[in-house]
Amino acid sequence: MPSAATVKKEKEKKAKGKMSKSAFSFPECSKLPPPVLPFINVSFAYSGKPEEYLYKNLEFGIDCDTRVALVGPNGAGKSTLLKLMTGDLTPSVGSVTRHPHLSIGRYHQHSVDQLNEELPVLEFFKSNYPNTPTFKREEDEWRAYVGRFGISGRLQTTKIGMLSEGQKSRLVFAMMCMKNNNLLLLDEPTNHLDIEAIDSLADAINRYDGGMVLVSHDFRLIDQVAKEIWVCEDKKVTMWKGDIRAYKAALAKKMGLKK
Ligand SMILES: Nc1ncnc2c1ncn2[C@@H]1O[C@H](COP(=O)(O)OP(=O)(O)OP(=O)(O)O)[C@@H](O)[C@H]1O
Repeated sequence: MPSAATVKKEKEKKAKGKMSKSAFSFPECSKLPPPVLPFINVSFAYSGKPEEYLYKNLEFGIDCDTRVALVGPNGAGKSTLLKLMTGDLTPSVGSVTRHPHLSIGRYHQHSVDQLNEELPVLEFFKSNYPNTPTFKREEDEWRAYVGRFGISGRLQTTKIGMLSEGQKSRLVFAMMCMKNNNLLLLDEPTNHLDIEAIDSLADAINRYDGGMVLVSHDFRLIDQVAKEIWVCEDKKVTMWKGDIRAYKAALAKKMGLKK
Protein backbone atom coordinates (compact mmCIF):
# COMPACT_ATOMS: atom_id res chain seq x y z
CA MET A 1 0.00 0.00 0.00
CA PRO A 2 1.42 3.45 -0.84
CA SER A 3 2.34 5.63 2.13
CA ALA A 4 0.33 8.74 3.00
CA ALA A 5 3.26 10.85 1.77
CA THR A 6 3.28 9.07 -1.62
CA VAL A 7 -0.47 9.52 -1.99
CA LYS A 8 -0.13 13.22 -1.14
CA LYS A 9 2.70 13.62 -3.68
CA GLU A 10 0.68 11.88 -6.39
CA LYS A 11 -2.31 14.13 -5.64
CA GLU A 12 -0.14 17.23 -5.94
CA LYS A 13 1.29 16.00 -9.22
CA LYS A 14 -2.18 15.29 -10.54
CA ALA A 15 -3.31 18.78 -9.66
CA LYS A 16 -0.39 20.22 -11.62
CA GLY A 17 -1.05 17.91 -14.54
CA LYS A 18 2.39 16.33 -14.37
CA MET A 19 3.51 12.99 -15.70
CA SER A 20 5.30 10.72 -13.29
CA LYS A 21 8.06 8.35 -14.37
CA SER A 22 6.75 5.12 -15.92
CA ALA A 23 3.38 6.87 -16.34
CA PHE A 24 2.89 5.77 -19.92
CA SER A 25 4.16 3.11 -22.29
CA PHE A 26 4.45 2.76 -26.02
CA PRO A 27 2.39 -0.35 -26.77
CA GLU A 28 3.94 -3.68 -27.63
CA CYS A 29 4.81 -4.18 -31.26
CA SER A 30 5.87 -7.02 -33.49
CA LYS A 31 9.59 -6.99 -34.25
CA LEU A 32 9.97 -7.01 -38.00
CA PRO A 33 12.97 -8.84 -39.41
CA PRO A 34 15.55 -6.67 -41.21
CA PRO A 35 15.67 -5.07 -43.67
CA VAL A 36 13.02 -2.79 -42.20
CA LEU A 37 14.01 0.56 -43.68
CA PRO A 38 17.09 0.34 -45.88
CA PHE A 39 18.67 3.38 -47.55
CA ILE A 40 20.42 2.27 -50.72
CA ASN A 41 22.78 4.70 -52.44
CA VAL A 42 20.57 7.65 -51.50
CA SER A 43 21.34 11.17 -52.65
CA PHE A 44 18.95 14.00 -52.06
CA ALA A 45 18.49 17.69 -52.85
CA TYR A 46 15.23 19.60 -52.49
CA SER A 47 15.84 20.99 -55.97
CA GLY A 48 16.95 17.58 -57.27
CA LYS A 49 20.15 19.22 -58.59
CA PRO A 50 23.37 17.25 -57.85
CA GLU A 51 25.25 20.47 -57.01
CA GLU A 52 22.73 21.11 -54.20
CA TYR A 53 22.78 17.66 -52.65
CA LEU A 54 22.11 17.72 -48.92
CA TYR A 55 23.08 14.03 -48.81
CA LYS A 56 25.19 11.94 -51.13
CA ASN A 57 25.37 8.15 -51.46
CA LEU A 58 23.83 7.22 -48.13
CA GLU A 59 23.88 3.51 -47.30
CA PHE A 60 22.46 2.32 -43.99
CA GLY A 61 19.51 0.51 -42.50
CA ILE A 62 17.04 1.26 -39.74
CA ASP A 63 15.46 -1.72 -38.02
CA CYS A 64 13.48 -2.60 -34.92
CA ASP A 65 16.61 -2.66 -32.74
CA THR A 66 17.80 0.76 -33.87
CA ARG A 67 18.17 3.30 -31.07
CA VAL A 68 19.80 6.24 -32.76
CA ALA A 69 20.11 9.96 -32.13
CA LEU A 70 20.83 12.14 -35.15
CA VAL A 71 22.99 15.14 -34.36
CA GLY A 72 24.81 17.71 -36.45
CA PRO A 73 24.87 21.42 -37.23
CA ASN A 74 21.66 23.38 -37.79
CA GLY A 75 20.47 22.93 -41.34
CA ALA A 76 22.61 19.80 -41.92
CA GLY A 77 19.48 17.83 -42.81
CA LYS A 78 18.40 15.86 -39.74
CA SER A 79 14.68 16.54 -40.19
CA THR A 80 15.10 15.94 -43.91
CA LEU A 81 16.53 12.50 -43.17
CA LEU A 82 13.47 11.64 -41.05
CA LYS A 83 11.22 12.76 -43.91
CA LEU A 84 13.13 10.47 -46.28
CA MET A 85 12.48 7.64 -43.79
CA THR A 86 8.75 8.28 -43.65
CA GLY A 87 8.39 8.72 -47.40
CA ASP A 88 7.32 12.37 -47.14
CA LEU A 89 10.36 13.01 -49.34
CA THR A 90 11.71 10.73 -52.05
CA PRO A 91 15.42 10.42 -52.83
CA SER A 92 16.75 12.27 -55.87
CA VAL A 93 18.85 9.15 -56.54
CA GLY A 94 18.72 5.68 -54.93
CA SER A 95 15.97 4.13 -52.86
CA VAL A 96 14.44 4.06 -49.40
CA THR A 97 12.15 1.10 -48.92
CA ARG A 98 9.85 0.32 -46.03
CA HIS A 99 8.91 -3.14 -44.79
CA PRO A 100 5.29 -3.74 -45.87
CA HIS A 101 4.20 -4.20 -42.23
CA LEU A 102 6.09 -1.21 -40.90
CA SER A 103 4.02 1.17 -38.81
CA ILE A 104 5.78 4.42 -37.92
CA GLY A 105 4.91 6.61 -34.94
CA ARG A 106 5.99 10.16 -35.63
CA TYR A 107 6.45 13.18 -33.48
CA HIS A 108 7.39 16.54 -35.01
CA GLN A 109 6.61 20.19 -34.49
CA HIS A 110 3.44 20.02 -36.58
CA SER A 111 2.07 16.89 -34.86
CA VAL A 112 -0.22 19.05 -32.71
CA ASP A 113 -2.12 19.98 -35.87
CA GLN A 114 -3.82 16.55 -35.67
CA LEU A 115 -5.60 17.70 -32.53
CA ASN A 116 -8.99 19.34 -32.87
CA GLU A 117 -8.68 22.54 -30.84
CA GLU A 118 -12.45 22.94 -30.69
CA LEU A 119 -13.06 19.71 -28.79
CA PRO A 120 -12.53 19.02 -25.09
CA VAL A 121 -9.82 16.42 -24.50
CA LEU A 122 -12.06 13.45 -23.64
CA GLU A 123 -14.48 14.19 -26.48
CA PHE A 124 -11.58 14.34 -28.90
CA PHE A 125 -10.28 10.91 -27.89
CA LYS A 126 -13.72 9.33 -27.83
CA SER A 127 -14.58 10.63 -31.27
CA ASN A 128 -11.17 9.93 -32.75
CA TYR A 129 -11.03 6.33 -31.53
CA PRO A 130 -14.68 5.21 -31.47
CA ASN A 131 -14.16 1.48 -31.82
CA THR A 132 -10.92 0.65 -30.10
CA PRO A 133 -11.00 -3.11 -29.67
CA THR A 134 -8.50 -3.46 -26.80
CA PHE A 135 -10.86 -2.04 -24.23
CA LYS A 136 -14.27 -0.43 -24.26
CA ARG A 137 -12.94 3.08 -23.87
CA GLU A 138 -15.68 4.16 -21.58
CA GLU A 139 -15.42 7.61 -20.03
CA ASP A 140 -13.51 6.38 -16.95
CA GLU A 141 -11.05 4.46 -19.05
CA TRP A 142 -10.38 7.49 -21.23
CA ARG A 143 -9.92 9.59 -18.09
CA ALA A 144 -7.37 7.11 -16.77
CA TYR A 145 -5.69 6.87 -20.17
CA VAL A 146 -5.10 10.58 -20.75
CA GLY A 147 -4.32 10.95 -17.04
CA ARG A 148 -1.25 8.82 -17.61
CA PHE A 149 0.04 11.57 -19.89
CA GLY A 150 -0.37 14.21 -17.21
CA ILE A 151 -3.72 15.49 -18.45
CA SER A 152 -5.97 15.04 -15.46
CA GLY A 153 -8.87 16.64 -13.56
CA ARG A 154 -10.44 19.67 -15.20
CA LEU A 155 -7.95 19.63 -18.05
CA GLN A 156 -9.75 16.57 -19.42
CA THR A 157 -12.92 18.55 -20.09
CA THR A 158 -11.09 21.65 -21.29
CA LYS A 159 -11.08 22.49 -24.99
CA ILE A 160 -7.77 21.44 -26.51
CA GLY A 161 -7.24 24.94 -27.87
CA MET A 162 -7.05 26.23 -24.29
CA LEU A 163 -4.21 23.90 -23.31
CA SER A 164 -0.54 24.87 -23.18
CA GLU A 165 1.86 23.67 -25.89
CA GLY A 166 3.34 21.19 -23.41
CA GLN A 167 -0.08 19.75 -22.63
CA LYS A 168 -0.85 19.45 -26.34
CA SER A 169 2.48 17.64 -26.85
CA ARG A 170 1.43 15.13 -24.20
CA LEU A 171 -1.81 14.52 -26.09
CA VAL A 172 0.20 13.83 -29.22
CA PHE A 173 2.09 11.16 -27.27
CA ALA A 174 -1.25 9.81 -26.05
CA MET A 175 -2.29 9.50 -29.71
CA MET A 176 0.98 7.85 -30.69
CA CYS A 177 0.49 5.29 -27.93
CA MET A 178 -2.89 4.28 -29.37
CA LYS A 179 -1.05 2.49 -32.19
CA ASN A 180 1.25 -0.51 -32.15
CA ASN A 181 4.05 1.16 -34.06
CA ASN A 182 7.26 -0.76 -34.69
CA LEU A 183 9.36 2.36 -35.20
CA LEU A 184 9.32 5.80 -33.56
CA LEU A 185 10.68 8.82 -35.40
CA LEU A 186 10.93 11.69 -32.95
CA ASP A 187 11.86 15.17 -34.14
CA GLU A 188 12.53 17.52 -31.23
CA PRO A 189 9.98 15.87 -28.93
CA THR A 190 11.06 17.78 -25.82
CA ASN A 191 10.58 21.36 -26.97
CA HIS A 192 7.55 21.98 -24.78
CA LEU A 193 8.04 19.32 -22.12
CA ASP A 194 9.19 19.87 -18.55
CA ILE A 195 11.94 17.72 -17.02
CA GLU A 196 9.48 15.27 -15.48
CA ALA A 197 7.72 14.70 -18.78
CA ILE A 198 11.08 14.28 -20.53
CA ASP A 199 12.12 11.63 -17.99
CA SER A 200 8.78 9.92 -18.44
CA LEU A 201 9.30 9.90 -22.21
CA ALA A 202 12.86 8.54 -21.79
CA ASP A 203 11.55 5.80 -19.54
CA ALA A 204 8.80 4.90 -22.03
CA ILE A 205 11.33 4.75 -24.88
CA ASN A 206 13.61 2.51 -22.82
CA ARG A 207 10.76 0.08 -22.12
CA TYR A 208 9.60 0.13 -25.76
CA ASP A 209 10.58 -2.84 -27.90
CA GLY A 210 10.58 -1.24 -31.35
CA GLY A 211 13.15 0.95 -33.11
CA MET A 212 13.71 4.64 -32.54
CA VAL A 213 15.36 7.51 -34.37
CA LEU A 214 15.59 10.74 -32.42
CA VAL A 215 16.46 14.26 -33.49
CA SER A 216 16.99 16.38 -30.44
CA HIS A 217 19.07 19.19 -29.05
CA ASP A 218 18.38 17.75 -25.60
CA PHE A 219 21.62 15.95 -24.81
CA ARG A 220 20.16 14.70 -21.53
CA LEU A 221 17.42 12.80 -23.37
CA ILE A 222 19.89 11.51 -25.95
CA ASP A 223 22.13 10.28 -23.16
CA GLN A 224 19.23 8.35 -21.65
CA VAL A 225 17.85 6.64 -24.77
CA ALA A 226 20.33 6.47 -27.64
CA LYS A 227 22.59 3.48 -28.18
CA GLU A 228 24.28 5.15 -31.14
CA ILE A 229 24.95 8.72 -32.21
CA TRP A 230 24.89 9.42 -35.94
CA VAL A 231 26.34 12.71 -37.16
CA CYS A 232 24.70 14.39 -40.15
CA GLU A 233 27.31 16.63 -41.72
CA ASP A 234 29.03 17.27 -45.06
CA LYS A 235 26.38 15.33 -47.02
CA LYS A 236 27.10 12.17 -45.01
CA VAL A 237 25.73 10.32 -42.03
CA THR A 238 28.54 8.88 -39.92
CA MET A 239 28.49 6.95 -36.70
CA TRP A 240 30.06 8.80 -33.77
CA LYS A 241 32.45 6.53 -31.92
CA GLY A 242 31.79 7.84 -28.41
CA ASP A 243 28.75 8.76 -26.38
CA ILE A 244 26.80 12.01 -26.52
CA ARG A 245 28.91 13.56 -23.76
CA ALA A 246 32.06 13.01 -25.81
CA TYR A 247 30.27 14.53 -28.82
CA LYS A 248 29.28 17.56 -26.76
CA ALA A 249 32.86 17.94 -25.55
CA ALA A 250 34.17 17.67 -29.12
CA LEU A 251 31.70 20.34 -30.25
CA ALA A 252 32.74 22.66 -27.44
CA LYS A 253 36.40 22.13 -28.37
CA LYS A 254 35.65 22.85 -32.03
CA MET A 255 33.93 26.08 -31.06
CA GLY A 256 36.94 27.06 -28.96
CA LEU A 257 35.00 26.85 -25.70
CA LYS A 258 37.27 24.22 -24.21
CA LYS A 259 40.89 23.27 -24.66
N1 LIG B 1 10.90 22.17 -48.13
C1 LIG B 1 12.15 22.62 -48.30
N2 LIG B 1 12.54 23.14 -49.48
C2 LIG B 1 13.80 23.57 -49.67
N3 LIG B 1 14.76 23.53 -48.73
C3 LIG B 1 14.42 23.04 -47.53
C4 LIG B 1 13.11 22.56 -47.25
N4 LIG B 1 13.07 22.12 -45.96
C5 LIG B 1 14.31 22.31 -45.47
N5 LIG B 1 15.11 22.86 -46.40
C6 LIG B 1 16.53 23.20 -46.24
O1 LIG B 1 17.25 21.98 -46.13
C7 LIG B 1 18.31 22.12 -45.18
C8 LIG B 1 18.19 21.04 -44.12
O2 LIG B 1 17.02 21.30 -43.33
P1 LIG B 1 16.63 20.40 -42.09
O3 LIG B 1 15.46 21.03 -41.44
O4 LIG B 1 16.53 19.00 -42.53
O5 LIG B 1 17.92 20.54 -41.18
P2 LIG B 1 18.13 20.16 -39.65
O6 LIG B 1 19.48 19.52 -39.56
O7 LIG B 1 16.98 19.37 -39.17
O8 LIG B 1 18.16 21.60 -39.00
P3 LIG B 1 17.86 22.10 -37.50
O9 LIG B 1 18.84 21.45 -36.58
O10 LIG B 1 18.10 23.58 -37.61
O11 LIG B 1 16.42 21.77 -37.21
C9 LIG B 1 18.24 23.54 -44.64
O12 LIG B 1 19.14 24.33 -45.36
C10 LIG B 1 16.82 23.95 -44.93
O13 LIG B 1 16.71 25.33 -45.12
